[in-house]
Amino acid sequence: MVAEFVIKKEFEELERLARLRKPVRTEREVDFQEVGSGNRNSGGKEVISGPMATVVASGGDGKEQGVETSVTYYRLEEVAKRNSSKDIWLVIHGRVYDVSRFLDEHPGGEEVLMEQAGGDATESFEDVGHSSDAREMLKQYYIGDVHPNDLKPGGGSKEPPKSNTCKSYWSYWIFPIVGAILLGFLYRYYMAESKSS
Ligand code: HEM
Repeated sequence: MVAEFVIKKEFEELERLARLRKPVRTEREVDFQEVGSGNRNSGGKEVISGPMATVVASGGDGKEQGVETSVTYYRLEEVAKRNSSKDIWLVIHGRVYDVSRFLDEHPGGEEVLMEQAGGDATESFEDVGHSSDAREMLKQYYIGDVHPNDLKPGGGSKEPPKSNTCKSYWSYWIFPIVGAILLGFLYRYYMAESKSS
């Protein structure tokens, strides 16, 4: 009788636990669900054509962050048309900038911008050696990217060139050091010679 009661109680307890038990999801599963929902373009790949196209791209670094970035692509022919004093677009490092409202504010003057209107101003922009503040300002005028088909092979880098500070640092020090060592040897040789004679 007692045993029957104990077994019944145990069954009841097991049933209660089973009802309480929720499916356990790992963090990875949760992430996957959130990323997978909605109309996400998971591969970040899309066929783009025409003078202007907008695609939804993923982070692209393999780590799904659930962040969608919409990029508008412009053909160079479209950019080239924007070269009037009211409507000026420039390409810098494969990105398209609408600098129409920046003309009057540009510290380097509006003429230099007008000269580059509708074209690739990367070289001129870099030649001037614009400050990091100026590079930050670019974001305000960014409107999209150059269409991948129009990017020059190897020339579509969207980042400013990295300075070769490390290389120049070494060449700056190595010559004086080698020179000093040579001078030391010459001095010792000269002293040894003068002592022996
Ligand atoms: C959206 C694009 C551009 C932005 C946001 C921009 C911004 C600036 C800023 C903030 C300065 C002040 C100095 C500095 O902070 O570096 C400057 C100076 C200057 N910029 Fe630009 N600039 C742009 C495009 C260009 C282009 C395409 C040229 C072409 C040659 C140019 C030529 C100059 C010159 C000559 C100066 C004067 C440099 C000096 O006086 O030392 N800029 N620009």
